[in-house]
Order: sequence, then structure tokens, then C-alpha cells
Amino acid sequence: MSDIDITGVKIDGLKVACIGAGYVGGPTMAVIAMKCPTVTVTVLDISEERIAAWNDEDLDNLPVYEPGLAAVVAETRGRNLFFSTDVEGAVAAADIVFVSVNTPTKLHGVGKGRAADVKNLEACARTIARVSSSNKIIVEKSTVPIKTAETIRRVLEANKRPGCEFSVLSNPEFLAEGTAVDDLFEPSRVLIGGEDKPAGRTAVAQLAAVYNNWVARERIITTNLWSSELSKLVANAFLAQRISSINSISALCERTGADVSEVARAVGSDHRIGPNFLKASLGFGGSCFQKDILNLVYLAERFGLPEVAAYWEQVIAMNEWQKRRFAEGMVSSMFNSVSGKRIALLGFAFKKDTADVRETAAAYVSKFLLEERAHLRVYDPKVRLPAMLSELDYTCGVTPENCPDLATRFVSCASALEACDGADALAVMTEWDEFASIDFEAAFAAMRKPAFVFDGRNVLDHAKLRAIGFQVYVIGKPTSPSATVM
Ligand SMILES: NC(=O)c1ccc[n+]([C@@H]2O[C@H](COP(=O)([O-])OP(=O)(O)OC[C@H]3O[C@@H](n4cnc5c(N)ncnc54)[C@H](O)[C@@H]3O)[C@@H](O)[C@H]2O)c1
Ligand SMILES: O=c1ccn([C@@H]2O[C@H](COP(=O)(O)OP(=O)(O)O[C@H]3O[C@H](CO)[C@@H](O)[C@H](O)[C@H]3O)[C@@H](O)[C@H]2O)c(=O)[nH]1
Repeated sequence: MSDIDITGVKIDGLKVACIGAGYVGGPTMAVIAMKCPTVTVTVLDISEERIAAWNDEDLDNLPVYEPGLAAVVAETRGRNLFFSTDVEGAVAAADIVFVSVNTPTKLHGVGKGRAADVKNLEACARTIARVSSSNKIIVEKSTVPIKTAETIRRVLEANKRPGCEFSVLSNPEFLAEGTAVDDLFEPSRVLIGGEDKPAGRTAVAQLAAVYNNWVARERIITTNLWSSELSKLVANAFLAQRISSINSISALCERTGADVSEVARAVGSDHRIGPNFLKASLGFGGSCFQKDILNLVYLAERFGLPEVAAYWEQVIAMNEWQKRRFAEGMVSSMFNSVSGKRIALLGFAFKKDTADVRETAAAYVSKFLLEERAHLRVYDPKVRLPAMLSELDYTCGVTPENCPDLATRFVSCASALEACDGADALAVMTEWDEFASIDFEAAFAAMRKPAFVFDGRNVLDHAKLRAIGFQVYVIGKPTSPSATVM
């Protein structure tokens, strides 16, 4: 499928619909609308609240926080970008329908805890078949198990109106949160998978022509459907594997006096290895890595490859261990008890420049410390208390019912200094840039002594903190001589 010719393929006047107005659907479609002003793009969702937020006049209220996104929406919304709950109407009118719905890990039944649930995609396929009276290209944008395009194709075929033809494409999204707009403006590659038949090749060419409005042709990779679906899972597995690899080495560094940043630099300078995704941390989070690797593990098992499954499962096991190791290290450093102690958690988002808290390591650490009876005071520049509590409940099972005094032991603060007031320790959960410029002298003065710093992101000036008087512990770095080994 590498020889798709897109010369002369027109996109003017195309109508694009996208089902799913989330972290992917919203930004992706906004950028398509910006880069292709002659294409009309309608983003759809069943959630009225989400659509209302996308339509909010105040761009600070968009449902997704991404640097640069508000400007893109400001330029396009109402021109050729629309947000609506009229799924049926917009799909019926569209030439191309993207499906960008959530595909969470199954919580019940066959494949529970591992397989991705594609019920939302199936529901979309049924809707598309029911309301369509013209031919359409259906684009699988969600991350899915390999062979999902076949499921969609069969549901469409079984339910379509006579004379209506559909081509199903796979076009996985590789944007990372916090850099979504830049990633969409300049993607490393766009991947399009299709059927190697005339209609499939025509559909691939049509979608490639849309992207080619701003992405160079050589960056648009065309493959068969299954390579495309699988490549998305594999890309995430490889990225997460690098983090688990460096995190495993961070533990060895702490025991030996090596410094994980120096090791990462030395190793990553080899051009065959490369420097990216080698930052040791308290563990990766986000809605994708764990879900997609578990999905890969499940697929390997289902296809009778237990060794392959075990290999990739270890990436998750190492991440779980790293989160636990960090939390346990905090408790053991603070004289084996944090009961009744105040701990300032700086950051709650799973990474900087996003308000997303899905699978954030901060929630795991919070649960651990709450079980140890600590009092947590949390500050995140973008995440509000309800989102923190909802993630604590959804992913970690911490609720007011099973966690005594949750309302008083898990408090959100308006600033880092407020969180540090009277605290025994501060711990960096998220690498927000602003944490480097906290007034640490003031924080130290306001904290109980000895005052501890646990840097789970390796972003603070540790020499300066030690000079102020803090006991400093950093992932993957030797501890100060006066401190116990983490
Ligand atoms: N978040 C990311 O950074 C990212 C990046 C690349 C790929 N992905 C993948 O993209 C997909 C979407 O992820 P997301 O983070 O945007 O999810 P999300 O939860 O933010 O958004 C999904 C939206 O789909 C809507 N939806 C679900 N079923 C629907 C239906 N039947 N009709 C109409 N709307 C429906 C939901 O209401 C929700 O608003 C997932 O498969 C994910 O793995 C995510
Ligand atoms: O060197 C690193 C790099 C990242 N992280 C952590 O890893 C997690 C994931 O980060 P990142 O990959 O930057 O963000 P995501 O938005 O989850 O993006 C990933 O998942 C998306 C959803 O599938 C893909 O589209 C992206 O390509 C892929 O990078 C975060 O907790 C980061 O803090 C580290 O700990 N060390």
C-alpha cells in the first residue's frame, strides 16, 4: 500500500464529521478545519455538557486544555468548524466520518482488566449505517485492538441501506497531551491503513489528500489496515518501555551512587538509542500507555503467544513497582510513619501542560499516603478538586466511604506555598515549569523540620534546596549524606 497516488485528488467542499469530542476529536478536528478552510468539519458528542463547553464563548472554558488550542478554535469555530450533539444529522450529511470515541479497558466479562472495550465504536457503526443514504469513508481514529476495522465493516454491511457503500480506514492518532497542537501541526508521520482494493485505495488517497494540505506526502505512511491498527499499540508500547527501562535503572542508581540523568544522557547520546523518553519519573500515567499495553498483552494471549504477552506485561509491572517504590520511599524516609503528617503534593496532572488526570501517578501516591493516614494538601495549576477526587475514586477506589476523613485529609490548595504551609514534606508529582521558581526559602520557613523534598520528576534545583536545609530525595539520584537511602 505504499504506492498510493494523491495527485489531483480534490478536497474542496468535503464534509467531515467526527464522533467523539474528547482530547483527540476536538483538537484534531480543529486543526483539520484550520489547515483545510474549504472543508467543513462538525465535531459530535453524546455529551451535551462537552459540546456546550466546546461552544462556550469564553475560550478558557474549552473542555480540553492544550497550549495553542484556544487560538485554533477562535480562528475556525463558526467558520468551518462546528460542535454539535446532532450526531445523526451531521453523519448523514458527511463524506468522511471520523470515529474518535473512548476505548477504555474492559471492566467486566471476557478480557476484563486487559482487553479494550470497543462497544462505543460498534454503537457508532450502527448509527452510521442507520442514518446514511450516501457513500462514506469511515475513519477509525480511536486506538483499537487489531481487526477492529473488520468489526466495523461487518456491522456497517449488516445494517446499511441498499446501495450505500462504506470504506473503512484506520488512521490512529499519535498526539501527546500538552503538545497536541504542535504534534498535529507537525506530525512525525500520519498513518493511514486501508483495504488493498480499488475502493479502499481511493479512500486512502482521499484522506491522505486532506492531510497533505499541510503534511508533506513523504510523512504520510499508507499501509494495510492491520499494520496500521497494530502500529498504534506498538508505538505506545515502545515509548512506555523506554520509561520503564530508565525507571528500572533509577532504582539501581539510587543504590550505587550513579545518577540516572547522567546515565540517560550517556546512553541516549548513541544515535541508535536517541535521547527522548528517557526521563526517570515516579511512573508514567495518562489514559493511553497502560490501556494500550494491556490491550497488546491481551491480544498476544488471545493469539496464543504467552511469551510475547509476558514480555510486554513487564512494562506495566515495572511502572506499578516504580509508583509504589516512590510512595514507600517517602514513608520510610519520614521515619517510617506519615500518620497525621501534612504532605504537600505539587501537581496532580499526569504530565505538565494538561489538566488530564487519567491514570496519573499522583493518584496512586495519594492513595498510598492516605492509607498511611497522611494529610495531603495538593496544588496543581490546572486541576481542580472534583477532578482529583473523581480520579482517586475511579482508578484507585478511594471514596469518602472507605477513606475516613477524606474531605479533611485530601485538600486542594490555591498555590504551592499554601500547600507547603505547616507541611512536613513536599513531593513533586508533575513537572509543571512553575515549580522551579517556587520561593523555597519561604516554603522551608513555613514547614515543620526536618523538612523533606521528594522530587518525583527531577525538576528542582537540589543543591539549592539542600543549602536551604531541606532533606532531599530524588528519583534515580544519590541522596544527601545525611539522608537514609530511599
Ligand atoms: N487522549 C489522548 O491523548 C489520545 C491520543 C491518541 C489516541 N487516543 C485514543 O483516542 C480515543 C479517544 O480518546 P480521548 O482521550 O479523546 O477520549 P475522551 O474520553 O476524551 O473522548 C471520547 C468522547 O467520545 C464520546 N462518545 C463515546 N461514545 C459515543 C457515541 N456513541 N456517540 C457520540 N459520542 C460518543 C464521549 O462522550 C467522549 O466525549 C481513544 O481510543 C484513545 O485511546 C487518545
Ligand atoms: O521520558 C519520559 C516521558 C514521559 N513520561 C511520562 O509518561 C506519561 C505519558 O507521557 P506522554 O507520552 O508524553 O503523553 P501522552 O499524552 O500519554 O501520549 C502518549 O499516548 C498517546 C495516546 O495514545 C499517544 O498518542 C502519544 O504518542 C504518546 O506519547 C506521562 O505520565 C509522562 O510524565 C516519563 O515519565 N518519562
